[in-house]
Amino acid sequence: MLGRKAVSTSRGLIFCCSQSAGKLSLRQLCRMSFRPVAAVCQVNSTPDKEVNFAACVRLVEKAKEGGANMVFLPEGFDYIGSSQKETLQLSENLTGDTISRYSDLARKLNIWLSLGGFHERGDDWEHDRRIYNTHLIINGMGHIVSVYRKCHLFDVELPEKKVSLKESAFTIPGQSLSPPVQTPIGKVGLGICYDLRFPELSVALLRQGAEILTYPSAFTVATGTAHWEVLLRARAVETQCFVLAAAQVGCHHAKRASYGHALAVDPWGEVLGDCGGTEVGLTLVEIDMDKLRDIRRNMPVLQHRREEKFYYSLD
Ligand SMILES: O=C(O)CNC(=O)[C@H](CS)NC(=O)CCC(=O)C(=O)O
Repeated sequence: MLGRKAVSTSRGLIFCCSQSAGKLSLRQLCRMSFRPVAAVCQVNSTPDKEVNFAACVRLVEKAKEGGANMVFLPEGFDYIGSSQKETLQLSENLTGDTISRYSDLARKLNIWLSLGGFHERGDDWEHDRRIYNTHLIINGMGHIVSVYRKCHLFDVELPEKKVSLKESAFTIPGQSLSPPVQTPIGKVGLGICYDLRFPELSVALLRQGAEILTYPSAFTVATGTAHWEVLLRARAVETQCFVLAAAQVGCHHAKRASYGHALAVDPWGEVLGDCGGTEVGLTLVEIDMDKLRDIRRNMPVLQHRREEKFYYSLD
């Protein structure tokens, strides 16, 4: 049953902590009970891991109450550090306390989790003090079933927008894609945040069978305002996949804020849910695979692709 704070809007079903209660129509409830449901979350992480964990647990519990089969948390769900030193200090291994607690949570609630942008200590941590930016999927039994390490690192200077981040200073780039993983809501392909800007990654995941692309993110306010929704919708339209993008929102500490607008997009490019630009919360969306199949059958762009022609003609 959906929680009391669910509000029905033109852009999906959103739970927002500050919004007033509303009612769902019988039609919405019926539709949701037959198709799998994804919960796309919006979080405001700080450097305090305990506070962040408690906030994420509340969202996952709300998602479960709302009938979700799988919950998506954003990049930096574990924490957003206030300095490079702090970011590194707080990092853990996949066998550490944070992921163990999320495994327990998934098992307890029998729910799948997408944990995007976990700060994972690298293989050579003792020597180089570097981390991966890791997206993992945990199944309803609490087992890690997929791990993807962010390939495209955000080394960007936009002086006029006051954006200056050099992710590669402390992060090791991932070297490969992870094959899309079968989940209760469909076949999920994994990306992270800045990866969203590289359509070849999404097409590669599509070729490997993805039906749902996921980009857990912590977009800057400046780049999010300009590019976030148009990029997510473009990835959905060109791959004919659902695109689910959990997001960070608001101020994390004195020096950093994120754009928000955790988004769910269908394979036609329509926005199904949008968490807005200010509140922590989640949007519940049903995943209608019949719609995906119809779109792909009627406009078979994957069969029409001619990449090989372009690459050869460049030689
Ligand atoms: O640093 C952490 O703790 C978590 N990681 C991030 O926040 C990453 C790397 S700095 N952020 C992005 O990739 C923003 C991309 C973006 O904003 C864009 O593509 O426009």
